[in-house]
Order: sequence, then structure tokens, then C-alpha cells
Amino acid sequence: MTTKQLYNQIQQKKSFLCVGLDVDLTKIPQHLLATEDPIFEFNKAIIDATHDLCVSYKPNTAFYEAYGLKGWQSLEKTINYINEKYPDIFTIADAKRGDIGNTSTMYAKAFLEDLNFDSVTVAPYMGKDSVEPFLAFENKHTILLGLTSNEGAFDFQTQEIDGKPMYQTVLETSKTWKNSENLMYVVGATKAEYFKEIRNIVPDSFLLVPGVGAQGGSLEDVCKFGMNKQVGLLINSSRGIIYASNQTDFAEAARTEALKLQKAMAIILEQN
Ligand SMILES: O=C(O)c1cc(=O)[nH]c(=O)n1[C@@H]1O[C@H](COP(=O)(O)O)[C@@H](O)[C@H]1O
Repeated sequence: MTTKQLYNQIQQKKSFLCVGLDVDLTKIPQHLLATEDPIFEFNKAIIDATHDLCVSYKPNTAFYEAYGLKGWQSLEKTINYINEKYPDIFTIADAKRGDIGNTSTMYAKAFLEDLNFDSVTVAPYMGKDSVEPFLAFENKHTILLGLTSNEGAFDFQTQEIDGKPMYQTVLETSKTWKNSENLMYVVGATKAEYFKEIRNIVPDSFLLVPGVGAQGGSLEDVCKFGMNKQVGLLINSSRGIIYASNQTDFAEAARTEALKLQKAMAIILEQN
């Protein structure tokens, strides 16, 4: 999918919401546990209930890998279901990979070719030759960790080297890599005060912004400094949407939460 197609979808749906599919078997409604594939049944219901309110789905692969082969099969069924039933939706494999070049190529094939996600999250710590194999895939996107939403972001990412915070060096350097037009960046919603500086460095890129909802980030604050002419934001909420209820009404409850965010986004889009 191209960023132009993503932007068109944002305009049509008046939404830049990404729903995180972080499925934890201890949190989903008990009645689903009796089905053959509870993870997929849960995802299918959430997807059917929210697809018109969001432009993206982001399964975090940890929540599937934790259940071994069965979990991986649930992930495969989930991405196939989205690609077949809702092909306009931008899909993100939140896998946070990155390794020496030939290994990164295999990770890229796993997520962008075999599972056919539109994008994958990648850690920048190993540098250029660990990220460029992901960037080589046409019309696919590499979402590089820029400034993350957690406390540990202050351990390294904001530390200064030669007077410059490391996350800024990551953003600037990544722009020099081959096929850098395929880059997007993760910036946590809990770090809204940094968005102005980040937009000075990557004015045109899409930013994946997790941390709204369960982690307490503010949608309005992020949009104030993070939005660009093509919106340029994908705001993720996982637990705040998918675990709105653990009863039989879970999909409706998820829709209600997604709708609240979509309505707030529609107002922001109108004002900009
Ligand atoms: O790459 C991510 O998506 C990510 C980066 C980051 O800085 N912070 C962060 O929370 N995430 C992911 O975004 C999701 C946030 O989930 P909730 O806090 O439940 O909305 C989880 O899948 C996290 O792994």
C-alpha cells in the first residue's frame, strides 16, 4: 500500500486510528475459550466491529508468539482475514525486529512477503545495514522506533551525544539510507512535547503513535504538534479498545471506544 492510498482512506473514514490487536487469553471473554481458535475468533469479531472506524490494525507479534505454533497460526489467519475482507486497511506487524543484514532480510520476508503485512516495526540500534533490507520492499513500510512511549526511552533515546539527543540522530541518519522514502517512525503519545522537534526533522513522514488510552497519552496534544499536511499520524490504541468489555458484548464495547476516538479525530481533521 502507498502512503497516498493510506491518506485517501484517512480522508474517507475521517479517522487515523490504528487498533492494536494485542490478544491476551486471560483477558478475552471466557466463552471464546471453548472455540477452536479463540485468538482468531476474538480478532475477527473486533475487526468486523471496528473496520469502518479505523485505517489500520496492528497485531503485536509477542501476543501470538507467546502461544507457539497455534499463536502463529492465529496471526496468519488474522492477517489473511484483514487482507481478504478489508484490503484497504493498512496492516502493521509490530515485531520490533532488526539484525545483521542477511538475518534482517529473512525477518523482512517473514512479515512483508510470507504474511503480507504492509509494514513492520524495526529497532534502529544495529544501524543502516540492519534496516535497509526491510526498506528494499516496494510499497511496503518500515516503521523505525524513534522515541518510544515507555519510561526506558530516557535511558538511551534522549541521551545526548555531541550535544544531540540520540533519537534525533536516529531520525536524521535514517533519512540518508537507501529507499528511506519507505520509512515511518514510532513516536509515543506520552511524549507529546517532543513532536515539534521531531516534525522539524521528519516533516513528511507518517508517525505511528502508540500510548493513547491505557498509557495515558493525549490525542489532542499529539495532533497539535504532530500533524502534517497529509495528517501523517496513525494513533494506536490496543487495550483501551479491545478490552472495553470481557463479556459477550465485547465487540460492541470495542466499537464504542473506537467510535469515541474516531469522532474526536473527525473534529480535529475538520479544524485542520
Ligand atoms: O511499536 C509500538 O507499537 C510501540 C512502541 C512504543 O513506544 N510504545 C508502545 O506501547 N508500542 C506498542 O503499542 C501498543 C500499545 O498498547 P496499549 O498501551 O494497550 O494501547 C503495544 O502493542 C506496544 O507494544
